Amino acid sequence: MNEQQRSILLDSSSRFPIPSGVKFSYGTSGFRADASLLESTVFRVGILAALRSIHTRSVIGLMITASHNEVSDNGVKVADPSGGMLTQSWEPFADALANAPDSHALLKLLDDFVKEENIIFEGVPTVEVFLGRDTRPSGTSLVEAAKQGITSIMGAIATDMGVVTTPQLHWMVRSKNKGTEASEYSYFDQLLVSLRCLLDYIPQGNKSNDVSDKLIVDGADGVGGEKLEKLKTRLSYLKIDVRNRGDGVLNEGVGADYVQKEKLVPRGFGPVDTGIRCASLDGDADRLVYFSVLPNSNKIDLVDGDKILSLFALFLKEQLSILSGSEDGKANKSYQASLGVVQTAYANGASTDYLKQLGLEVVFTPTGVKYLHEKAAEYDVGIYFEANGHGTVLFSENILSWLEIKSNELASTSKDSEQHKAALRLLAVSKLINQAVGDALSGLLLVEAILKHMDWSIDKWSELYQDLPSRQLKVKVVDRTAVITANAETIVVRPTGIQDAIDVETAKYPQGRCFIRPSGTEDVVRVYAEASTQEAADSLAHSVVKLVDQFLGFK
Ligand SMILES: CC(=O)N[C@H]1[C@@H](OP(=O)(O)O)O[C@H](CO)[C@@H](O)[C@@H]1O
Ligand SMILES: [Mg+2]
Repeated sequence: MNEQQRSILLDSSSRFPIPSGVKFSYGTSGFRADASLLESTVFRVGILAALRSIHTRSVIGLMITASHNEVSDNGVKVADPSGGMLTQSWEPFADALANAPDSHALLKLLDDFVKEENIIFEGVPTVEVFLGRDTRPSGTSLVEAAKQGITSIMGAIATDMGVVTTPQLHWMVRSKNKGTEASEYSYFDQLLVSLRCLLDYIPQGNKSNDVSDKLIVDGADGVGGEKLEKLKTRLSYLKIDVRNRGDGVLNEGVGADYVQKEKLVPRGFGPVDTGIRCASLDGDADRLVYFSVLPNSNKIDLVDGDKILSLFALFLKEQLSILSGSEDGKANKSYQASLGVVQTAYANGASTDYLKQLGLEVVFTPTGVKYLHEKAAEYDVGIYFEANGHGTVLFSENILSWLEIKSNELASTSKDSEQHKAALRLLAVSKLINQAVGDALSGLLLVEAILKHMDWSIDKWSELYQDLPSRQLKVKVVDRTAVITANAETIVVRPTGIQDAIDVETAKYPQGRCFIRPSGTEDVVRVYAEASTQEAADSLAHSVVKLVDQFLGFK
């Protein structure tokens, strides 16, 4: 960085002093905190995003959202050139940057990092960062802070995409870097064209099926409802009733996180909705769960991320096996695609058993899609989902080019054969599902297409397997960073002794399973318990909360 560059940075950063007494950490999904504390962090992430754009010679994304958190919180995260999460190797730099005490310390950090990473400023064609935000009121001023951070790197352009869902922004970054159009219209276009293709190839016998075309969606009073309303106007086959579109308080008694964790009907839903297929999005529309309202109650039958994963896995496995069998029934040896499934410790034990029974390879990572996504990318077709409904399907470049060749070949040799249709369906799924990041809107359309293809009602889908009863609780403790875990977060290694105590409790319950971990998005320790009955799962969770108090102290 030259002198002029340094003086611009010193000048602009002095306008964004860091709040005292706060330690920022780039957690499960970027920085999150009470919005009033975040201006300096967002400004600094703007600088980081511009540097990342210089280093990768690509467009980078910066999203302002706190997803499922309460409306007074906000957050910021970075999307890499592929549309995926910021590379984990830059996270320590993000932490250091956010916590640098003053402008001079900030500049020193930047100088050191530029050298260490060998970031070359000369000869960069364009430095550009796409900005997006969710509907939180604090988003407007935070976007301004981000713009100032970005443009304090000489020549960097901040392109404001306005209010978008998190996955839309990630998709736009990916598209732009692939040289294709990166607008909301083209995003909707891609979803609608690929959905149409899947619907066109629905088996003949299922075309006049009983699967209702009625769907009610809870928009969490966030950005997702608003976008679905727009998408809906171009969608002829489904009748979607979008509720909680932004007139109530974001995430308060609504949204995928509430529905999945509390297993209760969201605000705006009630007994009249019994029997209708319902879905819920989270605050930034990267999570999706389905549910149906149980008769005469405020309880629901939850169809969570694990079941969405199972539905996708069943469908994709079926299409791959149709394609790998030749017309005479012998296996086609031309390509053996690897299919893998990625879950976290929060996956219901019954789902893992079910997936393994299907003969699928199931692997586990710590919580946070940055880990799941990385693992899923190791397969030709990698499906990952968190139980809370955040996930997607990744297709390798190899399988995509093989599918293109195969479908062209089949179009000339056996057009409209089952194999040809399977190849076209797989290609359509690869375009419908957001390959950048989990996306509630694209996930919803894929669920709808597969249900129609299978001729399944939500009940039939829900009956794939029976969830083991579970309970999730959160506990505010003095210092959640004192909890250190291992083995994909299934074991606590610090504080010493707590894991043994958890094991003793868990052993008291048939089919008991329990773990704790510090949240990366909220100032809490999370407790998860599973057992053969709801009472047992509740009781196990509550006794482990007491252990958390003993070892860590409630705040
Ligand atoms: C139990 C749970 O749902 N945890 C969520 C939550 O992270 P925590 O680190 O648990 O706060 O938010 C993350 C971002 O949305 C999501 O990836 C993750 O699965
Ligand atoms: Mg979210």
